Amino acid sequence: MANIHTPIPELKLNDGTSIPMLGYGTGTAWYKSSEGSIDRNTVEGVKTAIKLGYTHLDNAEVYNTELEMGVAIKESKVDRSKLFITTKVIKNIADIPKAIDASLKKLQLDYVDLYLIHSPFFAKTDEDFQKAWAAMEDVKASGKTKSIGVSNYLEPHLKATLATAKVPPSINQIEFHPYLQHGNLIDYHKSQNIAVEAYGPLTAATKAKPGPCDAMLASLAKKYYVSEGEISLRWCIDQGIVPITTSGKEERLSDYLRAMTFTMTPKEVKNLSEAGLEKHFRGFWQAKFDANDRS
Ligand SMILES: NC(=O)C1=CN([C@@H]2O[C@H](COP(=O)(O)OP(=O)(O)OC[C@H]3O[C@@H](n4cnc5c(N)ncnc54)[C@H](O)[C@@H]3O)[C@@H](O)[C@H]2O)C=CC1
Ligand SMILES: O=CCc1c[nH]c2ccccc12
Repeated sequence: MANIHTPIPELKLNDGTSIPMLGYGTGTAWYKSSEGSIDRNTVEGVKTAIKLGYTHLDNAEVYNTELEMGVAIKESKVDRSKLFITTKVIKNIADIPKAIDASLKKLQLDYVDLYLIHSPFFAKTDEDFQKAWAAMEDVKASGKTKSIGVSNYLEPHLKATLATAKVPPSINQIEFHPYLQHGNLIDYHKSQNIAVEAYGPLTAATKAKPGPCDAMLASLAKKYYVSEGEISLRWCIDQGIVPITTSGKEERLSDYLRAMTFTMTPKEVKNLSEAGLEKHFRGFWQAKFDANDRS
């Protein structure tokens, strides 16, 4: 198991705040289909992550795990200022001020570090993006979130938002792994100084196997004495992209932290990227992206 004191590097955002470059999510392994009563397994999962040294916790109103995260934070007795908490809005996108208040209440927090619009599929027009974004700017001005951003946005959605934004999005959280590199989208983020978070970062090493990255993932894992999962995380971090992972297994969560103990060479990052281009795999939101394809 990795050393719990291995520091997690931070990435500076365009609003002057910083985000830890590895996040722990409660949307997949821990997702609940309805709010219901508090799931102690989820509480213990989040507490384990905090105990191991994860300070960046990712949530969303639709995961129905905000109550559990709130309890876990309280029971962990960790200093709030040491944590970086994200949540997202989509179900209550029509009333963002009410949505953030509901999330903060469940999380038992006065503020989150990052508040995201969970997906672009609520919007029919550019004005819809702009209206929602103005409400996000108001949430930031109220102090209920330090930073604001979006998730699953493609270039047209970002352009519509930026056209009237007073505060640009700090981050776009997208599915990102060697089999989903999004063409020029990452370069567009760089040009606009918008950071990228990667969900599903382990996909090439887990659910998209077999694939053209298999041999390279195996040989890099051997070279760095880590698992293919940690290579997948490092491949993101070495490109300045913040991976959000998860697991219900303490050992796996501990092992992921080994991704902080080495760096891949630029050539290794490039080779893995090139191998990944030989396959396309999207694990989330496929039907929505298909239905909203304007190309
Ligand atoms: N904004 C969005 O639309 C989305 C955000 N997310 C966020 O990202 C977080 C992480 O997303 P994931 O796709 O779960 O990330 P991930 O790609 O890191 O996968 C983690 C999963 O892989 C499993 N795993 C790890 N090693 C494995 C192995 N050797 N063999 C088989 N399975 C293995 C883990 O147990 C865990 O369930 C979510 O919890 C959520 O917070 C996730 C999906 C969509
Ligand atoms: O965030 C993306 C994946 C996810 C997990 N649970 C839900 C519920 C509703 C929308 C998206 C998701």
